[in-house]
Amino acid sequence: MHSVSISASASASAIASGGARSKAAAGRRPGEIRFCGLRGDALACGSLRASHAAAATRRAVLRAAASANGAAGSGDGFDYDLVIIGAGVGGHGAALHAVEEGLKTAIIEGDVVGGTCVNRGCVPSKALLAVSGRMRELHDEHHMKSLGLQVSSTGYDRQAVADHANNLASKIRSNLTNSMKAMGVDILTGFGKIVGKQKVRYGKVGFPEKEITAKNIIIATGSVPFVPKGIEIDGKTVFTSDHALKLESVPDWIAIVGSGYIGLEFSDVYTALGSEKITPAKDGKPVLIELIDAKTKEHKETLEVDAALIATGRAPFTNGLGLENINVVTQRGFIPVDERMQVTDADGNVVPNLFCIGDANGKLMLAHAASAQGISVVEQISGRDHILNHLSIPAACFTHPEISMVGLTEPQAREKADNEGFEVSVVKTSFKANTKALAENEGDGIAKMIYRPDTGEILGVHILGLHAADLIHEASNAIALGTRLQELKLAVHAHPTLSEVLDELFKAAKVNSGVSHSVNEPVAA
Ligand SMILES: Cc1cc2nc3c(=O)[nH]c(=O)nc-3n(C[C@H](O)[C@H](O)[C@H](O)COP(=O)(O)OP(=O)(O)OC[C@H]3O[C@@H](n4cnc5c(N)ncnc54)[C@H](O)[C@@H]3O)c2cc1C
Ligand SMILES: NC(=O)c1ccc[n+]([C@@H]2O[C@H](COP(=O)([O-])OP(=O)(O)OC[C@H]3O[C@@H](n4cnc5c(N)ncnc54)[C@H](O)[C@@H]3O)[C@@H](O)[C@H]2O)c1
Repeated sequence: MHSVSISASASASAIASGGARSKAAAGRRPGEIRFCGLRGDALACGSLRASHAAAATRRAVLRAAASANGAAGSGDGFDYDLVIIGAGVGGHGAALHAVEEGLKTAIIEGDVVGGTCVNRGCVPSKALLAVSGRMRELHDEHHMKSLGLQVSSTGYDRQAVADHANNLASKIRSNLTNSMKAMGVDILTGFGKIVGKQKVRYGKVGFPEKEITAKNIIIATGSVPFVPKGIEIDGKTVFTSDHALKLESVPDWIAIVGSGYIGLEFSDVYTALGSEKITPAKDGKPVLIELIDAKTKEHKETLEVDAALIATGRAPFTNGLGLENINVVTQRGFIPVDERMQVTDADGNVVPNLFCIGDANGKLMLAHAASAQGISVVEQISGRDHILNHLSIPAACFTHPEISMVGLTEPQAREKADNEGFEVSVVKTSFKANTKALAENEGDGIAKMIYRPDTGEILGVHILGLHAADLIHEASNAIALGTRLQELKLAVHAHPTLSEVLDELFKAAKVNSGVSHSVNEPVAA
């Protein structure tokens, strides 16, 4: 099976048009508190004795109780300490941390809790990729034979695969909702709008709007698919990831326009489920794609396919937020923020008590980045200054094999080194040298680390191979915490594990002798 996606960076732009237009108290001991919280995508529930509860958790429980009793106000004359507009992963992460910090918190959601990631993004796409990974493996006769396995036939039930993705999204959505309810976050329904300083109005169409005041406001309104001009989306033959995740069909011939994260991940899904590599067809396929040179605008080729997935990026969802009421002007729709996620106005000044996190600020359109930015904001409004180091945030593409990265690429590191006057070194290793990968018959993989030999600072790590998305965290945590290679070299990794791929990199690095083992200043963003 093959997959090709069309990329503007490969000097082509595409125009597509569709032809077929188409809590139980039971068993609780006296003084025991039951709690639920979301960590990652999973709802973690447990219990603790009040007398032993950590201070932060105790504050959260008290906040929940106060909220349940209808206690009003933030204590500063505002209705809330914090109001968050948008209950995606960014808003959710901020809300949970805020209640942990004892802040009276409300979250306003205009559609469904969970936003893009849970309902139309990370969660359903990873469910589909879990299926495509298994299909790919079962189809790989050579791989199976080398493990001594025989597979006589494989197949899949499209609707059952689609149900798996949909059911997972529903489950995670209710986990998110329940975790916020359990922690005492007020979930308000309707479209939110800023009507003045520290003032938000929200409501559903056809119902009277309500106005609330908040000491601090976080905008976390996310993004929607970006569709280039000239492309007509019908949701059946020309569609975006919003439609594709429902897996209503698996077209024989599909063109994926855009070879970013979504293009690559959907190539993986579709090819594993039987779609082909696009080639020009002349049998009256319903979708026409014109390949146009991005620079010269010269027409190169026309493709005819059954369907086209438009995966050409995402646009911020910031219309109708009332930003004009507070002198904020968006930049290509993104809300301008400083390094603390504080919104800046048209004159470049910080708007007090107003923050924007996640896809809507465009800094890094990843779920965990949105959540981390939200937590960083809550740290600040709780009185602890905090700047998130975006270079320590890992990213992963969940293809087979996976791709992951953190920090700088080699060209970026070399440019920085030239500007700042330091040396850069690079080490690489192969999964072929890793026992666990070989036991899995998955030796096709590489890892690369870019670092400073003078200080032992990691500048970037890039991994392509089995479980690369999980492996990257040792490097991202080292960057976040400022751990240097001279310390990491001495860390012990269990054998045989894939984590030894990282161990190889750390041990292969040559840090100048004389550099202390205890250098541990955090790396600047
Ligand atoms: C197909 C796909 C796969 C992805 N896979 C991954 C992945 O594997 N890993 C990863 O890290 N990222 C992934 N992403 C990106 C990730 O989904 C986003 O980065 C993340 O959802 C951004 O979170 P957010 O909270 O900023 O916004 P969103 O998740 O978009 O949430 C914003 C919420 O705000 C609500 N809202 C908007 N305006 C208003 C308003 N005025 N009033 C009230 N509510 C409002 C919306 O209804 C929505 O619920 C994927 C994205 C897509 C499309
Ligand atoms: N695993 C993950 O973390 C994951 C998965 C999916 C999405 N996401 C997030 O969602 C966002 C959106 O994903 P995406 O893949 O749509 O965007 P993207 O920005 O990653 O890639 C879009 C690609 O489309 C190309 N393109 C744009 N216009 C084009 C045109 N007219 N013709 C041909 N190519 C064109 C661009 O050059 C680019 O390569 C990403 O920024 C990413 O942060 C993350």
